[in-house]
Parts: sequence; C-alpha cells; structure tokens
Amino acid sequence: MHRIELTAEEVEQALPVVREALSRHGSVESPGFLEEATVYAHELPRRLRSFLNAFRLEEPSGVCVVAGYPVDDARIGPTPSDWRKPAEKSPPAAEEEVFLALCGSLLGDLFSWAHQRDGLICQDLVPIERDAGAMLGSGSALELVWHTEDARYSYRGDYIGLMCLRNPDAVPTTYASIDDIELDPERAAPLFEPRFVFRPDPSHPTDTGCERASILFGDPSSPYLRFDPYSMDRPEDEEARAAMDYLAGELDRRLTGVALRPGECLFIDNYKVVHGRSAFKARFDGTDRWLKRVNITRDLRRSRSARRGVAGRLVF
Ligand SMILES: O=C(O)CCC(=O)C(=O)O
Ligand SMILES: [Fe+2]
Repeated sequence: MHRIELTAEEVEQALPVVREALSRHGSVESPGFLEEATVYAHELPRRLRSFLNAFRLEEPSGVCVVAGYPVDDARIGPTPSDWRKPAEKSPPAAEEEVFLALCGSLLGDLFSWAHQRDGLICQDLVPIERDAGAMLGSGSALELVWHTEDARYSYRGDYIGLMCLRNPDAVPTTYASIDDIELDPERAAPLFEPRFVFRPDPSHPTDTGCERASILFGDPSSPYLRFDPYSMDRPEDEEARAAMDYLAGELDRRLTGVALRPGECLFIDNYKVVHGRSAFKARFDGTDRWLKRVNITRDLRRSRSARRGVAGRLVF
C-alpha cells in the first residue's frame, strides 16, 4: 500500500496551517475556504505534497494512506447519530475536516452534489440507526458492496478522501484495483463499448435518470474503470452480460481492505479502484465508527454547466 507516515516535525508544520485556515474561514463549507484551500495546502510539509503529487500524476496505486495526524478522541466528542451537522459554526472535528480538505486539495478541487446530504462538502460517515439495513455509507448490518463512487454520473469524483476519526472494531474499507487484474482482451472487449446502463445508486434520488456508457475506458492496456453492478441493469445481450460477470468475478477475487485507524486519511482513485465497506454491528451509543468524506475532481471546469457559478462547488 502506498503510504506516508507524518513525522512529529511534519505534524508541527501542518497544525498551524490547519488552524489558520480554520480561524480565518470557520469551516470547510465556507466558499472562502474552498477558494483558498489549495493555497493553504501549498504550506503543508513538502514530503506530503510530493507524495500526493506522485499519487495523482504517476498513479502508482489505486489507494494511498496519509497517516500520523493526531486525533484527540476526547476532544472530538461522541460519534454523531446522523449526518446532519449541528448549526454551530465549528463542529468538534473541524480541524480534522480542514486537514482532509487540504490534503484533498493537492489532488484536485472539492465538490459536492446538490441533491445529496444538503450539498455538504465534508460529510460524516457514521452508522445511522434507521439506515442499518440500507445499502448506504450510513448502513452497517449489510456489507456495502463494492462500487465506483457515483458511477452513474459523468461528473463523479476522480478521488474520494476518507479520514478516520474512530474505528473501534477495525471495520475495513474494502477495495479492488483494475491494475491488479490481467484481463483477457477478448473477454473484456465488450466492456470498452457503451453497452451498459448506469442507474443512480441509493445515495442519489432515483429521478436523476440513467446513463449508457462503457465500463472500461482510457488506455486499453491499462484501463480506467466505472462499475457498480448493484446499480446497473443486467444487460440483455449475452456477450455484454458475460463480460460484466467476468470483470465482477475478477474484482471479487482481488477484493482486499484496510481498517483505517484514527488520524489516517485514505485517498481512493475512483478511476482505478472500486471500494466498499464490510458489514458490522453498530452500537448507536456515541462510540461508533466515524469517518469524514470528501469528493475531489481534477477538473472543476468539466461540470461548469451543472454548477451555478465559476467558483460554485455544488453540482446540480
Ligand atoms: O465506510 C467506508 O469505509 C466506505 C464507505 C463508502 O463507500 C463511501 O463513503 O463512499
Ligand atoms: Fe463509496
């Protein structure tokens, strides 16, 4: 796994940057913060910047971990019972949100979906009691089956950033990389053709329609991937169906996982890996698993027609 562990000196260098950004802007949701995030990120330790820069440009692996950020379990308070944030300006884990957002800003620009979770840029990924049996990030009793994040949407993120605040039962985030699969070109050929129907996954409203596209794209010898069988139609044509099953089987065989520890940030290349989460027994008592999540795009401009202004981060 591609991983960097911040040294004590590097943490000492990062903390004032995080605190200054927070005291100036109050929250990662502030438009001023989002505009300046990359500028603050330029002041993070060079070794960290270089690590994320290489992850972005060289694609050495489908996921990477930035470890070593100190999380004070007492200060962040109990795990929230819902994703809705309290109205107060600075939630207890505001500094952690800023650190995740700054690291993410070294990979691209943060954005969110207007129709998902009130358009929050940084979301709490916590088990919610009413969603226990749902196929959602807020579920728990069911395995969250692997998927490309927001696969149905062409403006989906290039990366997902997850920061762990608490994970007492070491519940893994699962993933499998297309790079680890040696595809048989003949069996995989239909996957490069727009023969597959992508539907909104359960985290999006169902009325956002469907999109027909290929599952694999880019360089045929080292392709990118867009795949979420749980929210796709089963193709009627035999050849496309067989190809889809072939790839799904290969990804199943390669599925591995990482149980994030407090302070670890996981960046997932949404073009290279599918990811999910194992099932777990939630407690719903304030001590549950708690991650923060951001969506990152390499090119905000691509979604310009779906955003309300040049600087807007909400994709409608
Ligand atoms: O909870 C996790 O580890 C991953 C959840 C997930 O797939 C997501 O937030 O998109
Ligand atoms: Fe996901």
